[in-house]
Amino acid sequence: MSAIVWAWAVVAVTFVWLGLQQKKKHLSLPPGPKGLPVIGNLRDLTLTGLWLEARKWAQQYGEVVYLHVFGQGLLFVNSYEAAVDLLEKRGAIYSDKPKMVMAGELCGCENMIGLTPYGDRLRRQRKLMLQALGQNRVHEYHPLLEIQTQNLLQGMLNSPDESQGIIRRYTGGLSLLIVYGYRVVSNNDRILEMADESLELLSNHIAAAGKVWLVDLFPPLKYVPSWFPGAGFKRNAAIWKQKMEDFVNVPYDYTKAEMRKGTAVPCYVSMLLDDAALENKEQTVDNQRDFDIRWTANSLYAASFDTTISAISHFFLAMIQHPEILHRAQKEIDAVVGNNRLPDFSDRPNLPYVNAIVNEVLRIASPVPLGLPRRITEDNVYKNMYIPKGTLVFGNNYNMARNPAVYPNPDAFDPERYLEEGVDEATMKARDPRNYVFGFGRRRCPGAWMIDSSLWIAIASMLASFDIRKAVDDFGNAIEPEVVYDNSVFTTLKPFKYDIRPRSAQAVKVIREAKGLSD
Ligand code: HEM
Repeated sequence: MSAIVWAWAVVAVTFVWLGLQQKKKHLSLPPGPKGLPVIGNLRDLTLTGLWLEARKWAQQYGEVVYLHVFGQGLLFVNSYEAAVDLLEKRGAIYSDKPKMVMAGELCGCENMIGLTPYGDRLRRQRKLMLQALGQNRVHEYHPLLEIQTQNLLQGMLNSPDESQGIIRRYTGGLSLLIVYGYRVVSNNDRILEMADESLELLSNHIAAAGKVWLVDLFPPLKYVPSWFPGAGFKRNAAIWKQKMEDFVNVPYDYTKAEMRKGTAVPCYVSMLLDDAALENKEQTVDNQRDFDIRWTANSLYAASFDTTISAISHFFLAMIQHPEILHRAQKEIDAVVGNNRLPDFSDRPNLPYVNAIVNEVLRIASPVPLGLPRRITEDNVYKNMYIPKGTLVFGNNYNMARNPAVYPNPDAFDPERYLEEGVDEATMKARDPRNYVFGFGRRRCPGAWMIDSSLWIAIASMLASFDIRKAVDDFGNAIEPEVVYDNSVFTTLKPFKYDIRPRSAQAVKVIREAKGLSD
């Protein structure tokens, strides 16, 4: 290209850039609730159930809503279309993560994938996760998922009153088995308890949505000595950091020790360590690969626990509230699977109503309702609204799941909406909650295929085997479940009572004869 053409190109780009700067000055921020001087919307943020507030703001202000806390902008992206426009199409500037001084630097979580900045390291690590859990690999885990589900059923059969604990053990056990090849065989398993405690700390204290640490707003506060009055956050951070380090290292070191002994169960970690050693002629794993496997493994475990618990507890809630849905699903399973065996993955295409229940569970639960926060790396203009660089961005999938234009009567649990006849193909496609509950673009959930399978087999098997009803009190009155969220990032529910019992003597026989995991 000649020098003149170059010069014209530079002038044109400069003009466009200057025009944009000029335009931005005249544009307003997206609408949102009015804040107070200095603290902004601090008082509008709630520690649990922020998504309920965010839905109200979406109804009042529209598809993008802007708030600020001490000048830190927060953008809620409320419609699917806006999320695709911003989080997917403009992924180059909407995929970064906030630098969280408290969670990252002080509590040692900076290498968790959900907090990893957008760049080469993230791309490398996401590639590893998708290599092991992507759409074309997930069927390899099906036998493991079936066995773990049989275990779940056996636990529920033996101790129906402890089913909530059994579900926690199933969920934690499933992830520990798939990620680390670690078998959980008792409710008070050491690693399971440690992971449980770390996750509670992480999502309700360290990185709670709706909680703003002053040190994140004023990073120099991190230099305040721990003994200084008001520096309790530093004392807590020191204790939490040790717990987080154990959470990352203990299960990983377990798998490596098992591999050295030659007794490791094939799993995410062993598979990737084996691949890495094979690639390297000296049969060792370099530090970078070791680091990547260690941290992706921890992130997979951390991200799968509360999300799965949320989905399963919403399934129970829906079944006790809608016995007619439970019975219709059981009828479908009886007709396709019969009552001499449990459902397996080969039955899935023939169980449309069960599939519709799984869709509706994902939609109603919206397990990560506001996504995980992103950070925009450049000033941006969207539909004539100015979004400043550094704004934290939340994909409000809870609101997308309740869009009345896509889901008539959106608060009702209604699997029928996925089976409705006479609805055009585009509308049916738009109703699939997988379009948004797993997030968007370059940070979309890498566990999406895994959970789709594990949730399906668990729900199909529980429907095939148990009746699930409201519990009754001492006077025989049905106890209405109280829906209370107990977490600030995930829609996990405070435990509620229900009555679960095998459907028949034949169901008991089938569960007892299933393989399960040997203790
Ligand atoms: C129903 C269950 C689940 C839901 C609804 C869900 C949803 C999400 C969402 C919304 C995000 C943020 C995506 C974004 O920023 O756009 C995410 C991230 C993530 N999820 Fe899931 N998830 C689920 C289960 C799982 C499971 C089972 C695993 C692991 C096996 C997993 C691993 C991850 C990881 C590692 C990230 C961080 C990705 C990154 O920052 O690049 N998730 N998930």
